[in-house]
Amino acid sequence: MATATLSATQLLPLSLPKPSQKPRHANFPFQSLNPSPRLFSSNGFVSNCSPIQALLNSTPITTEAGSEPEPFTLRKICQSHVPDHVLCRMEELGFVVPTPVQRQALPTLFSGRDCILHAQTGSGKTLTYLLLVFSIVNARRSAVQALIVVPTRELGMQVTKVARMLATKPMEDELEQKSCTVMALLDGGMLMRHKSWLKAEPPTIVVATIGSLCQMLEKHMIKLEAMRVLVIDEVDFMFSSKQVSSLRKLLTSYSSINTRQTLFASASIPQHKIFLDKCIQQKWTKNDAIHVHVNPVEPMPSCLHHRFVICLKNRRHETLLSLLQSDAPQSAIVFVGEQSEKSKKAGNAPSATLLINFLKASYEGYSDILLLEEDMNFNSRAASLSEVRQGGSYLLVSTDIAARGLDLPETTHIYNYDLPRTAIDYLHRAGRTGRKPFSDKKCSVTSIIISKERFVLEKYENELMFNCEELIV
Ligand SMILES: Nc1ncnc2c1ncn2[C@@H]1O[C@H](COP(=O)(O)OP(=O)(O)OP(=O)(O)O)[C@@H](O)[C@H]1O
Repeated sequence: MATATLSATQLLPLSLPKPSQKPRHANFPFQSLNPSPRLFSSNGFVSNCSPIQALLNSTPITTEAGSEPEPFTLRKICQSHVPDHVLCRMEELGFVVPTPVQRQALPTLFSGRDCILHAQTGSGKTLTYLLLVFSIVNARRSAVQALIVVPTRELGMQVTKVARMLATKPMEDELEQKSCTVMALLDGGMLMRHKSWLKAEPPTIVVATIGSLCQMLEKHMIKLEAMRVLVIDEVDFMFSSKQVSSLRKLLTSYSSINTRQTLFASASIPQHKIFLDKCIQQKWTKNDAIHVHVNPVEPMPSCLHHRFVICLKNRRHETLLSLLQSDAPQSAIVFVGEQSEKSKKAGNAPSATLLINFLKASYEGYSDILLLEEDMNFNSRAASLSEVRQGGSYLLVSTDIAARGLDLPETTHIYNYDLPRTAIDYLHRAGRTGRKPFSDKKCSVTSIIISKERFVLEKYENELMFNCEELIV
């Protein structure tokens, strides 16, 4: 079966640089010995000029002979596909220069091909698929035409917010023709209200978690026949979750629609060639589906500085405290492992709660330290996130629920209080920082480990091709 992979190296003339291999060394007190940061763009240029300038300078669009080349902008890529009012909103929101993934994927997506979008965390995949969605849907049709499936309520709220911001029209245009409506159909929501909405006037775009979506499909409140585009975000996570059978069912039902376009997105797609073949074989995508893989030799953003500290098992709290006191981060996330069923049954407090209590008692760097974990109810989870988004400075203690897709661009420091279970989990946790596409500001990811975990971290380093620097506390 013929499958295609489109990678940065095929698209652009220069080969990609290998990720910089930093020397391993001990360093105290927590300072980086890195040389001044340089920008590695996906086309292999190493630049010292401003990141946005570098992108505007590189590969301009050629115009008629003799005239000045025009800068390469998102508007240029999208203008004959995406409605002008969406492009204006996009620019008002500050999205002017395309990120490498937007630049590479959008022309292919606008040609109607199905796609597996595989690019680093924080690289702008959300805007990429939303621009595709806006290029396809028609606000005048009274039907759900686009479906975006996400793994968590939190990610769903975030995607809905960006979609609504892009859809908003100026008042005078709104009177002439209504804008696209976006429904968040997410676990923990009020399904009765959604039902009434769907009956009265179907939204153009639905952002859904799979559980809530299946309920609406079963009740025939949403019909796949009118659907023009389906996006599955964090696709590898969705396929490894408990809801995989519902997801397969959705994909199989959707495969019978003729006018469909399908997009799968993630920063990690293990065995992507096999996955692409499977998608074609199962008819989840059309035969000419393409794998757009941006920067395949560097799975994580180059602005991340990875560090680790070895400590005794019973000294994790104090080690984290020393790190926080030394780094004094403005905005940070501390990841803790989920509490085991055994520990829950034994009536133990979750380690996240114990850690928060410790930090509140001994660290004065933040007025409030926030918690986000699966066992909290949806309202408390929303309250934590909204506080984090409002405050200029935050310390969020979270389980892996915050590890996928969540966009808190001000986060500069990640701490793995517990080592993530897999290299892929490491990649997504680390990817909650370094989320400003055109900034080369260094952000750090620090893992607190006990000595026998060192080989696990080394395994992650090999798998994800990065170097971790040891800090001595
Ligand atoms: N063209 C652009 N110009 C400036 N900022 C951008 C652009 N595209 C996206 N961004 C910003 O980059 C950040 C990361 O984007 P996004 O959340 O889409 O990343 P992602 O690739 O989906 O990451 P993840 O794999 O972690 O979900 C967001 O804050 C977004 O607003």
